[in-house]
Amino acid sequence: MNQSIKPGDNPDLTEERLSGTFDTNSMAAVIYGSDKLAQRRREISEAVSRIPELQDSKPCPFMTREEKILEGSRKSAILNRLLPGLIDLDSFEETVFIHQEVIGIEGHPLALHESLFIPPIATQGTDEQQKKWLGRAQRREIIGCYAQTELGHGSNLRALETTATFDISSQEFILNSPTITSLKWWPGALGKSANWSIVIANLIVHDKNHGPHPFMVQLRDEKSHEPLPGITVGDIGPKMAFNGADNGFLGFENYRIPRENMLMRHSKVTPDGGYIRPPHAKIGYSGMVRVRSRMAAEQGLFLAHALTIAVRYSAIRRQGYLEDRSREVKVLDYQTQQHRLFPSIARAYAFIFCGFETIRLYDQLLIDVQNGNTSGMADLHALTSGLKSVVTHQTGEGIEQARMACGGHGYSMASYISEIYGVAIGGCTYEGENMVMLLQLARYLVKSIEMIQNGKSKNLGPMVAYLAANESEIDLNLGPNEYLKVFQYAARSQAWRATEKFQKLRNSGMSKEQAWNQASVELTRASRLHTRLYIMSTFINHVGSVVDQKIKKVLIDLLNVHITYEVMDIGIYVQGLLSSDQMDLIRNQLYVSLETIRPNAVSLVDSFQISDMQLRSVLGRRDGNVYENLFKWAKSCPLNDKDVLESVTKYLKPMMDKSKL
Ligand SMILES: CCCCCCCC/C=C\CCCCCCCCCCC/C=C/C(=O)SCCNC(=O)CCNC(=O)[C@H](O)C(C)(C)COP(=O)(O)OP(=O)(O)OC[C@H]1O[C@@H](n2cnc3c(N)ncnc32)[C@H](O)[C@@H]1OP(=O)(O)O
Ligand SMILES: Cc1cc2nc3c(=O)[nH]c(=O)nc-3n(C[C@H](O)[C@H](O)[C@H](O)COP(=O)(O)OP(=O)(O)OC[C@H]3O[C@@H](n4cnc5c(N)ncnc54)[C@H](O)[C@@H]3O)c2cc1C
Repeated sequence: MNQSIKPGDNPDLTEERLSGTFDTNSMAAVIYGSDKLAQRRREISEAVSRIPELQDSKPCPFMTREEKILEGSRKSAILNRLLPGLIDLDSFEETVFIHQEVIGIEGHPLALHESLFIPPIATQGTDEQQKKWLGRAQRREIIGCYAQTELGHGSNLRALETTATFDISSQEFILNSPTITSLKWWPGALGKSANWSIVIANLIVHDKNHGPHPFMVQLRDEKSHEPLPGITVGDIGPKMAFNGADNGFLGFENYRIPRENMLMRHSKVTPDGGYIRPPHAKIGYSGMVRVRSRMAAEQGLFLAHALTIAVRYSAIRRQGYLEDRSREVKVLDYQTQQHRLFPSIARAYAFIFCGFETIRLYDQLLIDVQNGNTSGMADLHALTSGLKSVVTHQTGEGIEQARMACGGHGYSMASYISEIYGVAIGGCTYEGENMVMLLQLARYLVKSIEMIQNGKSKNLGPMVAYLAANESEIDLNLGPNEYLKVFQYAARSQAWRATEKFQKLRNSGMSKEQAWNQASVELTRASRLHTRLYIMSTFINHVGSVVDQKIKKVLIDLLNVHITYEVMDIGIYVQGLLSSDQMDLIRNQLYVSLETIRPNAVSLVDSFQISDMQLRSVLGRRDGNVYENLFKWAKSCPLNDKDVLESVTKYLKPMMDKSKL
């Protein structure tokens, strides 16, 4: 049964919920990977709803940027006091969840503290360094951020300019920002809130540059919060979204930190100026891989937010007629609306399933690396590079479709979809700009094909083994695995096409870099198809592992939406494989699958179990009582505090009066 049904709800939504064929709590357990986590999310939402001081002081769209930062800080401080009684402090998921519930998605002063500041200390700091800083950070006696990107360079880490020069005589590193372009730029919470930072700077010992390394750097006085001498720091100004966060700039002028402040679990600088290399050249990049490994789940949830709003609203919005001219139809009954929304529901589920998988893979890699085995790093880097790029892009597309699916009201901030969009598409840029990351995956694909060309196919990892296969005929009556083969065909032919283009250009005498650049559009296409194949196969495997038969049935229906939509979407890449009759068959299967999933649409989004507080959307309210609340929301807009504004008395009225003369 749908657990969201309550008396007083909009009857159209109740009707939808009654038509659902499965238990939404059971589905939530599948979405969040365990009944325990799903249950904890509900309990935390419930507990938060009973604490008046944690409620929004007013709707976020009515707040200025300063008010958002103040509100985020106020709630962070209260949460810090209340957290021990509300969540399991060792659970990262519960910590992220409660902050999002209470503060929302627009960012807050501690957003990066948990995800980008503490993890590098925990994974790249020595035991002594962890003893010194980890407890303080966890107790929030200090607030941290992660300062890597510079005004002049973000994607190309080799060109970072900030230096940390070892001074043997004082046993200190001297930090400098030698140029305007070397100012750190963008780090979240740096602008006004953080007093410590992980700073990525070029390590220079005996005039030799060993490249970017992480340093633990105090930025502000712990008593006065004033910037320390030698530090220039401030906020970079308003952004497209995330305006509850104070992204900042940072410059150093001969700023000294002790030798012990370089994070030295992997690379080391000895007191006499010796440099000990890390076990893998890119181990310092592992904090980024960690964040990327979580992005599929985070983005899937952003998409889930937008879809919860759009699907619920589409069930109460009546517009136009089908057969019955006596009553307008729910817009959710239009095939175009279903085609706009249902494939995105399937993607949101698929992204979350993939996200749990990459989080698990990262956790395993972390254990391996701590035991000295770095062999899995390249695979996970390639996978998460592609996944963050495809998922963020498709999430952005899905959220924008959800907005348009809400018509005019979707454009109002009362829907909150534009804010979700702004926040989510930040992910196309942060943690590695999407094109740049697709090209990282492409390197891996090209190398894999070169292995096949060199007769070493058996050395290929399981994720790229399909590149060596030779599929030329498909029987489409067999279900998901046949669709997977279609996708493998598309990904494989594009990967070979792109590689051969690159090789041909090389063979024509072009430099490696130029040939790569001229093949790069084809290479990024190969990366996208490879990643979409991974998403599809993870979705199929995940559904296959579900035990509850009612849940499995609806997930198979959702999977059918996914596989038929995805194959139609890549039609151009499978022209050599599928006949036009087969394409027509798939198209029809897609339309049938939209109808099949229709009665469960509301229950599928209800299963994300995103509370009204977290959703912050008038259109997406659980009870579906949208119109009266839209009117209330508009009346509460600060512009309506007075009937006659100064803009009128000062300018418009005199203008009109003058025109009358
Ligand atoms: C349990 C689930 C619940 C989760 C959900 C919770 C629910 C709550 C939901 C929502 C929560 C909401 C929370 C949202 C919060 C959002 C907060 C937003 C915060 C945003 C924070 C942003 C931070 C940042 O952006 S930090 C800065 C990031 N910067 C970058 O990413 C820079 C990108 N550039 C690079 O990484 C590198 O420059 C590069 C990789 C592109 C190139 O590096 P380079 O050294 O030049 O290397 P290259 O020559 O290209 O390659 C050489 C070889 O090295 C290999 N390689 C590269 N990197 C790695 C690596 N990391 N690991 C392994 N190997 C690597 C590369 O492949 C080459 O190999 P080859 O063999 O030679 O080909
Ligand atoms: C919301 C948000 C939060 C952020 N938070 C942080 C933070 O906490 N800490 C931090 O350190 N940074 C942070 N950043 C910065 C972020 O990591 C960088 O903006 C990102 O890595 C992209 O780098 P860039 O801005 O230099 O883009 P650029 O590299 O300048 O990209 C511009 C264009 O050039 C293209 N391009 C660049 N290189 C190549 C290439 N080799 N081949 C092909 N095309 C290329 C890109 O595809 C893009 O189209 C944040 C950014 C945002 C938007």
